[in-house]
Amino acid sequence: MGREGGGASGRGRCVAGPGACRRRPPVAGLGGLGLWLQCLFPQPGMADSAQAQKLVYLVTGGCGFLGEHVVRMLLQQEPQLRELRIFDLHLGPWLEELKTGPVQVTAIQGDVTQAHEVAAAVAGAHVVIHTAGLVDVFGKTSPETIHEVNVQGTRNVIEACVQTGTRFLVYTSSMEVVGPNIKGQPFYRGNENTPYEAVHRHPYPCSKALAEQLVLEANGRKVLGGLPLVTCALRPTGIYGEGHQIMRDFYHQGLRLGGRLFRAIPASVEHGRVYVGNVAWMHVLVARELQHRAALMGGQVYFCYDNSPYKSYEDFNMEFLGPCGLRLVGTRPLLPYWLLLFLAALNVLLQWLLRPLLLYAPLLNPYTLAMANTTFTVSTDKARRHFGYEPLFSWEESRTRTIRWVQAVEGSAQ
Ligand SMILES: NC(=O)c1ccc[n+]([C@@H]2O[C@H](COP(=O)([O-])OP(=O)(O)OC[C@H]3O[C@@H](n4cnc5c(N)ncnc54)[C@H](O)[C@@H]3O)[C@@H](O)[C@H]2O)c1
Ligand SMILES: C[C@@H](CO)CCC[C@@H](C)[C@H]1CC[C@H]2[C@@H]3[C@H](O)C=C4C[C@@H](O)CC[C@]4(C)[C@H]3CC[C@]12C
Repeated sequence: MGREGGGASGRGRCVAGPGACRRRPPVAGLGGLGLWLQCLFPQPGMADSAQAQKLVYLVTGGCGFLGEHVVRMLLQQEPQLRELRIFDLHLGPWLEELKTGPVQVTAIQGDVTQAHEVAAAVAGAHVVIHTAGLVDVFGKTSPETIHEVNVQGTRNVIEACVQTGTRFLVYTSSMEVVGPNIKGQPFYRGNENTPYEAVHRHPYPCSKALAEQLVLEANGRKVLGGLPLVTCALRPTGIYGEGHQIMRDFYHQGLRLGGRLFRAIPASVEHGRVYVGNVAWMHVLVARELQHRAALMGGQVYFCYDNSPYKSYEDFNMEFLGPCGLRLVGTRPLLPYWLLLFLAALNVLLQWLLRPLLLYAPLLNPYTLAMANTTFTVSTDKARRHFGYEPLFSWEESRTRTIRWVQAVEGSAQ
């Protein structure tokens, strides 16, 4: 993991800014003369438009928090797209509105743990973006189910690519495959090569690490037809933005507490965060460039982050919740760490005792407390060097969009 594949390929393709690869509008207002002129003097985009709209993409987990942003970003930013398949256990009603556009949108209700369902969805796709997963650090799901969905589900996606001849696979991994580790060692502005003792015990990071390994090991396997599979993995830090359930939970908790949240984590602990739009953009870019830079990018991992400021988890959330009327009380944690740890352990006990009656899954448990209390931030230019990644949304824009969304959540809650 974290190995580099040599220098940049220098193929001179459009990799950089978002505007560079937007769909081009048709030449308007010239009628038949316009068409004739276009044939004689093709527009810069016309050479590609002969081959445009030829690719079939599949997004697993396309109705999740990140998946929806990936789906919308592909429709906006991928001119080569002919068909977009969205595979998810639960399909969202918003998919209907996408079906009226120029790209064929195919919604597939399915389960990644069912190999035959995955194979049917993958057959004929050129690129698979595998974001489906069970994200659970609160004990809502059993470790076995997390493993089944995240590890076996990923194995099924890989085998489906091999059996049906799909050559490009992008996997949404997580910063958690590296850390924070169980020893609470800080990872400060680290990159893909920074040495760190990645030791996992919790089922979620264990499953993500195993799945990532499967994806990277699959790079180079021969798919149906004899060509090699090209894979890579993106490791987002903590994602925020429109649709972020945990942000919604914090917001509602603050409202219940009379517009206040109480500081539990020292402000000095830095936690890496990335805007969902930029994570989606990186997926689109990596999927596109993987097809042209297989030798450089195949089998690689990339941390996925942007220019969001390095702050503690709570201070960062206040960037959005503050303008929505919440206040973070205290400049230091109001409860000592040992007491928080005690409460976290108590929550585990309560979860276990109440399990036969109800699902008790609070935000605070020993694992989330350890995560929130350990500095884990990344700083790397590997994605820029390998495939020209620059964040599409500035921090100001990401912040404004997220605040607007929280305000809309507030509006709909009233
Ligand atoms: N949220 C974060 O901060 C974060 C950070 C790093 C990585 N990730 C990774 O990004 C991916 C997406 O996470 P998210 O936050 O959008 O989660 P999410 O729960 O919102 O989305 C996951 C999607 O996968 C689908 N899914 C779950 N089990 C499935 C199954 N058996 N078959 C088919 N679909 C299934 C869900 O229905 C959901 O739509 C995950 O792989 C996660 O590990 C998330
Ligand atoms: C002690 C509480 C007092 O306010 C704060 C608890 C905060 C935790 C609920 C969150 C702190 C760090 C978060 C995780 C992190 O951002 C990265 C993640 C990786 C990703 O793959 C899935 C989500 C998550 C595990 C994320 C979950 C919530 C936190 C543990």
